[in-house]
Amino acid sequence: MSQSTVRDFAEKTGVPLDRLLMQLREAGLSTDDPDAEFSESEKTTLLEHIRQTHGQREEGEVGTPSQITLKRRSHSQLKVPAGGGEKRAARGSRAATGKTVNVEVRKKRTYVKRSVVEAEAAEQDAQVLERALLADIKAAEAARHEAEEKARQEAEARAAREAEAAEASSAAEAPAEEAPSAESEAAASEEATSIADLEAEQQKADSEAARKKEIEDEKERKRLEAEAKREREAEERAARKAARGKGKARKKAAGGGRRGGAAGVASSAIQQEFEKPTAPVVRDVQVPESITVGELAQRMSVKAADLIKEMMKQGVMATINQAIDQDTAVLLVEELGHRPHIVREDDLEEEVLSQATEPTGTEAPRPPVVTIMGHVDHGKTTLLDYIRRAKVAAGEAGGITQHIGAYKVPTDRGELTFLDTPGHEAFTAMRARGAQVTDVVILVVAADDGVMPQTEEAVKHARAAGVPIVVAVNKMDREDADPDRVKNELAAMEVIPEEWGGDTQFIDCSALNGTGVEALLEAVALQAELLELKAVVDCPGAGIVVESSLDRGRGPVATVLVQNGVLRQGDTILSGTEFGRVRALLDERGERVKSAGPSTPAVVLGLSGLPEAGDEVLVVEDEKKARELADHRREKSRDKRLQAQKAAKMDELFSHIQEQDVKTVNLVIKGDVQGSVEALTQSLTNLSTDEVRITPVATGVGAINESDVNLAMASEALLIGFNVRADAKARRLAQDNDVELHYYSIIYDAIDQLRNAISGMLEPETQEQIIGTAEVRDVFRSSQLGQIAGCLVVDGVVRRSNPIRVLRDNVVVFEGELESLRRFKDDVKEVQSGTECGIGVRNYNDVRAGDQIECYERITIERSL
Ligand SMILES: Nc1nc2c(ncn2[C@@H]2O[C@H](COP(=O)(O)OP(=O)(O)OP(=O)(O)O)[C@@H](O)[C@H]2O)c(=O)[nH]1
Repeated sequence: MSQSTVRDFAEKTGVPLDRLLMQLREAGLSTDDPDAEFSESEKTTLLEHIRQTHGQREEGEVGTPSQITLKRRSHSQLKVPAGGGEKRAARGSRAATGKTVNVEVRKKRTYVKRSVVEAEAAEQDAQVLERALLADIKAAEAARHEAEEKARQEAEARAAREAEAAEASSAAEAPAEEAPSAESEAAASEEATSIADLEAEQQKADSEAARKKEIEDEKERKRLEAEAKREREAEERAARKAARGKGKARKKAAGGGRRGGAAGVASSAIQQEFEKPTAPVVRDVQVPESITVGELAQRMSVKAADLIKEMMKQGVMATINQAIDQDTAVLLVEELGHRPHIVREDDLEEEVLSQATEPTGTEAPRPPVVTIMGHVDHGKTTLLDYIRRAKVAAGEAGGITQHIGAYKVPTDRGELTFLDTPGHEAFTAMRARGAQVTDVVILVVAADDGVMPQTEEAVKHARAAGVPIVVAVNKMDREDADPDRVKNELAAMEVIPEEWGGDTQFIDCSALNGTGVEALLEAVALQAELLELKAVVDCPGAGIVVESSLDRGRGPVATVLVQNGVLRQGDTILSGTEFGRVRALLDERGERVKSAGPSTPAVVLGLSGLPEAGDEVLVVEDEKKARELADHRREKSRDKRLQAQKAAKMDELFSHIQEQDVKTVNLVIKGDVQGSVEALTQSLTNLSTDEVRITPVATGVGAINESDVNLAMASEALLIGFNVRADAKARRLAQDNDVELHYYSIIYDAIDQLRNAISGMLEPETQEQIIGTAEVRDVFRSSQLGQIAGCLVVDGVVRRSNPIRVLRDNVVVFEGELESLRRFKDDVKEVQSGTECGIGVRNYNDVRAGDQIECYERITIERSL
């Protein structure tokens, strides 16, 4: 614009006046006065200059870095705990150190050149100027163009006026028309100015926004940096704290501290602690009759290992799968602070047995059951045989009776039932099973032998069972029979004869020829009368198994002594672990009978297996119940057997530890009937001593078979057959393997022989025996023999070959042997009592007068039981 000055232009565009002046100077327009007119041509020159310089600078700037960016990396290591909690701290140093984290910090700084900044500002200003100048120039051009157009139009109009030679009136219009043109020019100029102003304002706003944005960016960068720094510091603090915590944790772990000191974020986040209950948990524990250690531990919610430890404390060694009995289990449950509840598995048993334990109904007198006892060879078997022969088998074809373990004998005073197993072994074996069947004991004492050890034992057993005794003074036919001696000796044991004011009947008899046997039976019957024995007759039959055996043709056969009620053919019976329907009932003559009442022995056919002597026999209502109960009992007995076996093994273990050289004799015992097998087993087991243990590894009824021989070989057992023999195969096997077969038909033979065998196993004893003593009278020295003691043998004999001891005031001062033994000048082998001699003691030169020299010998004595 022609009228505008440099200052005006600077103000309009917002470019600093200095910069505008400098630009003008650079463009070669030496204008120092800002108020001078800023002409159109000057604007064009300046625009061209700006355009030129702008392009030049861009080209010149290539390759020259306008800014420098610096990147810095720093590495450091940060130690953090692997995780919180005492466990880790306590686990050891490795776990307690946690892990090391490598930290890389990256810093990036960008530095911009000051000249560049200034150049940028100039550039911006130049751009602003460029745009403003362009606008100005354009506006000026437009105005000029318009003015030229108007001038041309005026000239045309003037020429037309002149040409038409019209009146001067039209000439007056020309200045009127000039005014509007001048006005429009001014308007156009004004319009151009406003656009440039707007553009300049826009530029200004843009640069302002850019600057603001820069400031904002800077602020943001600083904020981020500050934040990063804060984080870094926090991490470092945490690491330092963790390091301190670890130290503490280590200390605590070493001192049994409960909590680890692993502090920090991780630790606090993963703190899962078991909270110890404030009061112990008391559990109700169901304890069945047999339970394994593992199962019991589970029921108490304790570790099996802890329970086993507790058991060891109580002195019980057990494995996790071992079954323990109810009492032990209850004890352990209580010991561990819980409440045991005994589980009764015998409800069925009780239900079925209640009628047997307390039979109710009409009572009737019953015959007594008699057992014959006495010392070995005093005539028990002979007496039983005689009675059976005379009383039972008399009149039978061939006089043969069946051996069924018991028989009934008629007397003038009523019937007597004899148990056909002599000796107190069977009696006690039965009693051990809780079966008290005997009402009267006949104690057989040989008149020529008197009271013997087993006579005494029999008295004790009878007393313990509360059973009255009738004494049979046997072998009265013998010349040396001395019944008074028997009376005396028994009286000493408080078995007082009636004639001496006591209550025991003594009957003199001879089992061999039968003298007095009738009187004996009478006496027994009388004794029984006093007992007023009664039995319930109208209840289900119940009794006791006297013996059992397996019959090839008939299967399991059991002799049952009925105690209450009546046992009938067709009854369903339960006996121990066996059950069955009574297929047939036989009496002692082998004859079939329909029923058997109280105190009557009967052979029962039809049982599922072999019951044991002493087992109860019970008639039950239905077979299903019988089978159920039998199964249940079988299971229980197996459990108990397992327990017993394991206990035995444990015992062995302990005894081996305690007494290294304990010897064990294993036995395999087979017998004809259950009663004798039991009696023999018990008698032989009783021979066990502290040094020798006798263990029956297997017992059974029937012939010795191959498996018995194999078992005997495997367990290095003695194979014993009582009234049975080995079958052909077993014999061959035994022969091939050099297995000895021991057959017996008399229990006491077996006992004696085993006792002798055991005696052979005992270590022989060494004893010392003093054979002579010499008194030292004087001591002198010989150049050849050294010190010689002049002695007098005061007792026994002194032998040169025997060891000696030197005693001073009855105290042994030396133990050794003789160097020399002399009488006068001669060497002798021995010197008898009352003789003087010279004794040289080997390796001892301090024998003094008054000492005693004792000569002794060592003897080995075989031991016996
Ligand atoms: N003289 C005579 N001998 C008898 C009498 N009773 C038994 N004996 C004999 O004594 C021996 C032993 O008789 P047993 O009946 O076997 O004696 P035990 O008491 O049964 O013997 P164990 O069965 O070994 O317990 C036999 O030789 C019998 O013959 C008797 O009254 N008089």
